[in-house]
Amino acid sequence: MRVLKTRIKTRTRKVPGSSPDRTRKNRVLTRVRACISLIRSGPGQHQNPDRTRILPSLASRAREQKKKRETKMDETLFLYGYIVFVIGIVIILIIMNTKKMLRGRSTVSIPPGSEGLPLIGETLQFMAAINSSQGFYQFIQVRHLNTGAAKIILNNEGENFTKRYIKSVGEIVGDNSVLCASTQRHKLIRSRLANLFSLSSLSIFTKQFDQLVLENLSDWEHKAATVVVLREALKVTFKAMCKILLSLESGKELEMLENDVARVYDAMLAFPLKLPWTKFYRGVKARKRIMRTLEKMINIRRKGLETHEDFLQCLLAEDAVDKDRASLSSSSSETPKKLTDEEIQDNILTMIIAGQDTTASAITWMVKYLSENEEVLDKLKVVKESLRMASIVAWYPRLVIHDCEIEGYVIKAGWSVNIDAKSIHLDSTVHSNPYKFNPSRFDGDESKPYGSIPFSMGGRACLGMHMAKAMMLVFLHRLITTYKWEMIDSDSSIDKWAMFARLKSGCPIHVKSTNIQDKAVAA
Ligand code: HEM
Repeated sequence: MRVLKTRIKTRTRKVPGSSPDRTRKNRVLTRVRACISLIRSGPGQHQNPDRTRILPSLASRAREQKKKRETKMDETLFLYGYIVFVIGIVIILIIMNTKKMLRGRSTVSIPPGSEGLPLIGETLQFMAAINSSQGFYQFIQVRHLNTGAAKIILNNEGENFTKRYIKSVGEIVGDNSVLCASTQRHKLIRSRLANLFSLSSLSIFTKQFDQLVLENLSDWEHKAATVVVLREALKVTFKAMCKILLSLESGKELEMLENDVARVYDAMLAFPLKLPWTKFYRGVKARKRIMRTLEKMINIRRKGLETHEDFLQCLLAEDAVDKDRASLSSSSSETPKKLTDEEIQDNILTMIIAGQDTTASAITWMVKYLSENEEVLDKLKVVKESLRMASIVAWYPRLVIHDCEIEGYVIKAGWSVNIDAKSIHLDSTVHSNPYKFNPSRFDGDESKPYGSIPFSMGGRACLGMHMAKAMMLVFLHRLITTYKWEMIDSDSSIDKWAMFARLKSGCPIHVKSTNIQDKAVAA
């Protein structure tokens, strides 16, 4: 309307021979009004002859004006759009800049390294490392943070971090295993299992283990020329685990279990392909057979047909206590926090695997280090030093639950982080001369907190730590007091497909009876 009014004034001034007389002005105004009404009511609706005369010129002018108005509107819209776009860009730039500035100020950045290719990440590099002479450790060695980060992560279970194994491990040990259960369920399972490792059960176990070692060592001298320590240690630790967990001491069931556990162990690092000829498939089948055997045992004990003094009985007894508690407090809507049969089964298998292979590997390394360092034979600290140098469990995998910041680096939710225990154990800033087997390093103040973490720390630390140390010491004691030995293959290569750091050679030795042996056997 403002545009039209301006035009009215202009036109009034331009009428030829006009005087500023009111009548003429009124006439012009009338025409213009007519024009406005014409525009409003649309063409061809007005019959007034006076109007008809002026219509063509006014109508075209109105069209022109409409066009101009529309163009103007288009221009305005475009201008507004442009302004909004520019403001948007400016806001994004400001946000990005602020983030950079904040990052710059707190010196927080993503840890160096690469996320690898989409979907497969760095799997190819990992496989290449496994096939190299140094094993998968070569892969992690270049991707580790320092000891400070390890301390923070290990003490943060369930908050920013939780444990996570690769899928194949989960499928083999079972979703209900203490290694793979959800953070919430892990707490309950861990507390139930921890009850089994009391001092009294440890002392019973140590006696049982001692007897098994004596029996095993007694025929070493009559064996073929060499004794492969790893092979023998695996036999003893397996028997020890089956006895303390299930009271299984001999027979076909024990033999079958031994073969199946070996298959399960082999499948843990295998490619998760379920085809009849693959290691993984054989492992899955073996796991099923083990589960069936355990289920049968549980049923027999639940029916009261058998009772034993072992870990399985303790787990079932706790279960019964929970049922009683639940029936006493009938008002409570809380469901009894007992372990399900599946949880008991998965965790019995987990403890056999966690206890047998790790300890047998540790014993083997200990014998090797001692063979190479005879001067330290009398030191009991050899256990700690062997564990530091061997790093049986080389890395501890964790899943990041929430974004957090560690040592100036941003750690994003969903990432996998690994505590690289082996790097910490062999870090020259933590241990002087780290590749030297020196049990005396733990004598004085040299040891730094979190410098030696062979059993991990925090909410996921090894439950069988004392049991493992006891087994290593008993084995060492009996070996030293029974035989003199000589190592016949000093190769330190690691079995690349083993879940835990195993000596590839198995540490073959020649043994010779000492006089002390006779006293020991007589005792
Ligand atoms: C020398 C022998 C052993 C070594 C070096 C060892 C080492 C470890 C380490 C490092 C962890 C924790 C890994 C992590 O933080 O991600 C662990 C967990 C565990 N270990 Fe051992 N272990 C040994 C023997 C045993 C024995 C004898 C048992 C019991 C039968 C056992 C049972 C367990 C269990 C149940 C867990 C899981 C704890 C959890 O996730 O809450 N370990 N072990």
